[in-house]
Amino acid sequence: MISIAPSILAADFSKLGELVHQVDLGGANRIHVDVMDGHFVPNLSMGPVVVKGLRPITKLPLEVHLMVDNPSRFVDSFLQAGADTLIVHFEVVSDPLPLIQEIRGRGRKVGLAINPGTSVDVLKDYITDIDLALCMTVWPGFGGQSFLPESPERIQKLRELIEKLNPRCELEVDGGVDLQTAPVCVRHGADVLVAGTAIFGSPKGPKLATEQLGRIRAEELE
Ligand SMILES: O=C(CO)[C@H](O)[C@H](O)COP(=O)(O)O
Ligand SMILES: [Fe+2]
Repeated sequence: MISIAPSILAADFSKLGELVHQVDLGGANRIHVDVMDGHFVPNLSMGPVVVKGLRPITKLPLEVHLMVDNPSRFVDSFLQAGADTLIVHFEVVSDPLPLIQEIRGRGRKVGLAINPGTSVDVLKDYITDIDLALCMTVWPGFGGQSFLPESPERIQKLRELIEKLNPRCELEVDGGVDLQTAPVCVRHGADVLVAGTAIFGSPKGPKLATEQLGRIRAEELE
C-alpha cells in the first residue's frame, strides 16, 4: 500500500487549513511538515506552532521532518503540539538510539532520514528500531528542486535492506516527486511519496493533484 504525504512547505500559508482539507479530500494519507533551522539547511521554515494549529483541524497523521542540527531539543515541543511521527536526520545524531527510544517511548513513530550524500548502508543498524526510513531525493533545504538522478538506485538499495531486516519499516522518498518521478520511486521500492510543489503548486489544485498521484500509485501496483 502506497501513501501520499503532501508537504505543506509549498502551500500558501494564508489558506493552510483549507488546503489541508483539500488534500484530505484528494486522498492524502498524512501531512508532511518540513522544519528547517537555518543551520543544518540554509533555510528557515516552521516550528511547533504550525503543528499545534493543524492538529485540531485534521484527522490526518502529522509527520514532522526535522532538518535541524539538534533534534533532541525539539522532540518534546513537537510531540506536545500533536505530531504523530518525528523524522530525524542521521547526519546530525552520533547515536540515534536514545532519541528513537524516547520518541517511541512516548507512543509516537520515528523515522531516520538520509541526505543524498549519505550511504544507505548507515541505516542498517537502525532499521529494526524505526518505523520509517526517509531517502532524500534532493538536497534538503528548499522545495521545488529536481529529483536527483542517483535516487532510484538508492531507493532500491534501501528497499533491499528493509526487506531483509524489517519489512514493516516504511520507505519514504522526499524531494522532486511528481507525476513523472513518482512511478520511478514506486517501481524501485518506495511506499510513501512526499510531494510539495507537485501538489500545492499544481494549476489543477491540491485535491486533483493528490488524486492524480494516488492514481499513479495504483497503476504502478497493477
Ligand atoms: O524536505 C523537503 C525539502 O528539504 C521537502 O519535503 C521537499 O522538498 C518537498 O518539496 P518538493 O515536492 O517541492 O520537492
Ligand atoms: Fe521533507
